[in-house]
Amino acid sequence: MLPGWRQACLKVFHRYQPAHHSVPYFDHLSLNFSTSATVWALPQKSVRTEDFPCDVIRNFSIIAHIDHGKSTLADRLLELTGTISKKSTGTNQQVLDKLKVERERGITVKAQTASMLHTANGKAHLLNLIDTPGHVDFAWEVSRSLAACQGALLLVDATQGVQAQSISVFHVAKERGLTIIPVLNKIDLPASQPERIAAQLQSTFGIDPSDVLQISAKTGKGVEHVLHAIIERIPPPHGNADEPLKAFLFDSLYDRYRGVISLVRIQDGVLRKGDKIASCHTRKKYEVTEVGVMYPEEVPTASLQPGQVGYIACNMKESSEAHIGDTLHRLGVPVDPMPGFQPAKAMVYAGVFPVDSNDFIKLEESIKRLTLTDRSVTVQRESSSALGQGCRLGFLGTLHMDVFRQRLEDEYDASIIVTAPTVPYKVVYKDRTVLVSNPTEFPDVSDTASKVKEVQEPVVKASIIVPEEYLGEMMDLCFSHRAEDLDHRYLDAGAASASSASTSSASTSTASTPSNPPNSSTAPIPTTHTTADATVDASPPATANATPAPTSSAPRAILTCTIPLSEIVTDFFDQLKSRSSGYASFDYEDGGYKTSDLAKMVFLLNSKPVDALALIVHRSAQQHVGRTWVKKLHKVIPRQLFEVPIQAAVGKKIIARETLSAMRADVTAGLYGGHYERKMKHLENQKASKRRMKRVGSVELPQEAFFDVLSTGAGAKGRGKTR
Ligand SMILES: Nc1nc2c(ncn2[C@@H]2O[C@H](COP(=O)(O)OP(=O)(O)OP(=O)(O)O)[C@@H](O)[C@H]2O)c(=O)[nH]1
Repeated sequence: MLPGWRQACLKVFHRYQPAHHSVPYFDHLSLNFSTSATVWALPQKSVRTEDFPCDVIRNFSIIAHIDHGKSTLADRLLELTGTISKKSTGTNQQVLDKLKVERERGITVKAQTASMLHTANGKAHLLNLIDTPGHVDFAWEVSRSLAACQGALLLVDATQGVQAQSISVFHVAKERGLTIIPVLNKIDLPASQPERIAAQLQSTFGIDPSDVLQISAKTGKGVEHVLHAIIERIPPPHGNADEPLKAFLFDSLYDRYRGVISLVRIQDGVLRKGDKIASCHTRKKYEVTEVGVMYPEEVPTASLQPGQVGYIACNMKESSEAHIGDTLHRLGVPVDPMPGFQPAKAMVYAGVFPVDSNDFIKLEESIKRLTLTDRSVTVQRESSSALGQGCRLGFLGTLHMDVFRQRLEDEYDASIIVTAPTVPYKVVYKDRTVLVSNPTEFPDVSDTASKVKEVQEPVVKASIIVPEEYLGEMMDLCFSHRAEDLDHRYLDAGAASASSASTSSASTSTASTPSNPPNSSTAPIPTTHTTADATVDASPPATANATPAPTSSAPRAILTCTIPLSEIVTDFFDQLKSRSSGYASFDYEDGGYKTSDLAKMVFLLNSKPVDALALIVHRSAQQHVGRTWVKKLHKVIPRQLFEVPIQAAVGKKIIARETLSAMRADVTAGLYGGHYERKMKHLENQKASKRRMKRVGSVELPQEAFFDVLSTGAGAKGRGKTR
């Protein structure tokens, strides 16, 4: 048995060992052991937060379209400030992309906080950086992160220019009143056109080109100017150490030893280990067991001071206790809560079931733990006669859903079946409106007894940025997905004059476009190869170096429309990518609800409905969906000893049918020679027995068949690409 102090030291070693990447933390650590006493020195990598009043603190985020280089820039900033050593990122792995899923897919899915120390103008500064995800599904992460900041680096790839998410994140940061520092990245690439893209920033956002920094996050060129601009341009936070404690909780993590770790921004007051605090939201009381900063891993500090961003551990056990947007205060000294966040709104729902139904409790526990680090997922219990007990989860999009699935498998070793994604529909009855996110609960609208007045489906306001030559294709794509209010205009000033299209009402409209854009932007804008939507695939997105050279000198257009959400959780992304040769970028925001002609489709195996396979479809697509699914089922269901009809039904009407022929046992095999009548008798007996089996038998659809049918896209409408 090791003495207590040795165990403590080992625990410290363990904690400072990076879990998912190769940052050589021991470069920074020196643990001094003494055998004569239970002392061990704190790691040299420590921060005296008391030395950093508000005026030397800068809190900022890096925001950008997907793959424009946020995490790479974060690496360079961490290196430049000596927070990590250069060799940590030798393999060009993004240090803040800590999750396996992020590393495998090359995308950020979770905002990460990191503190840095940097001396400028003779003063040591504490810089708190939050690296945010770029994909539209994680927009909630971005807006939450921005609440802890006073400034944002708006990073734009100098080869690709402004993309759909560049516009949306710009507006989110602007609405929050943040100082925006525009930065053009990837200027090392031969295809980069910094002057042209700077002009585009001016025409799109009204940004003065002289404010635009030009860097290569990969080579480090110009990154020191970014550090300088952070200190010079971003205002320090406000806060008063003498005021009552107000700590804003903006994110949480889970640690298996310490439970919930909350990320907080201190507005006023000072927070120390041992302090007794309470939550404005839950009114629960806690004792703070640890405070610290992310440097970039957790480094305990003596206190957290006003304006600082850091973490606290206080024995919170449940995810519901760490309410995102909560205000923590000193026990007995209540304060007015700070404005919180709009809760994340689930856009896509799916059932998650364990492959082995005995594993449900374990699965539910894993989901609870995982939702602590991904607070945008909603969870409800669900049970299915085919798949047993499971959970119905709400996600922000299909990529989000797929990432969550992968994290459950990677981090919790879960073996699961995920049902087809569905969006939340509104069923309007005479006296009430019900939100339905599970197809099994959707009523038979054609049945007058159901008393349904109408059904509404969620729609989104979508914007697609695409080179002009693909505009027709994109319009076609939108129309084929029931888009309405289609509109377009040119992103680039020169082309805009040629376009008579009116500006759209979509949020991404460039309201800030100056009335007199520069002539330089009339020049053709290089086309782009965005991977925004490619990331919905499991394959890693193309690296910048793999970005194809521009093939067209056509200007780019922004196409806006209203489109049913259910249409973009199907094959929309795939088609967008293939029909624009990968050059389109896509963004959307909530557009409310619209009345729609929808129906519930059920699948019958041997005339019995299988609840886990039910879908809600638009009537115009019901034939196509029915046929595709029935064919898919026909492929994966093992043959039975009797013939099995596989049917798709809407209401009482059968839309599509396939027949799974019976497995034929050769009952005459043992009859050598034999009499003809004897053979016939055997065959007759077999037929009768099959008839009996068909009558009494029910088809057992093995879990693997579910797995197959739900995990093979086949481009069928009615399901999302989850794998
Ligand atoms: N040539 C070149 N490549 C770069 C530069 N910056 C980033 N990249 C590459 O661009 C790709 C995407 O970079 P990331 O840093 O992961 O981009 P990101 O914006 O964090 O991506 P998401 O978090 O998924 O939105 C990686 O392959 C980087 O190596 C640069 O300045 N020059």
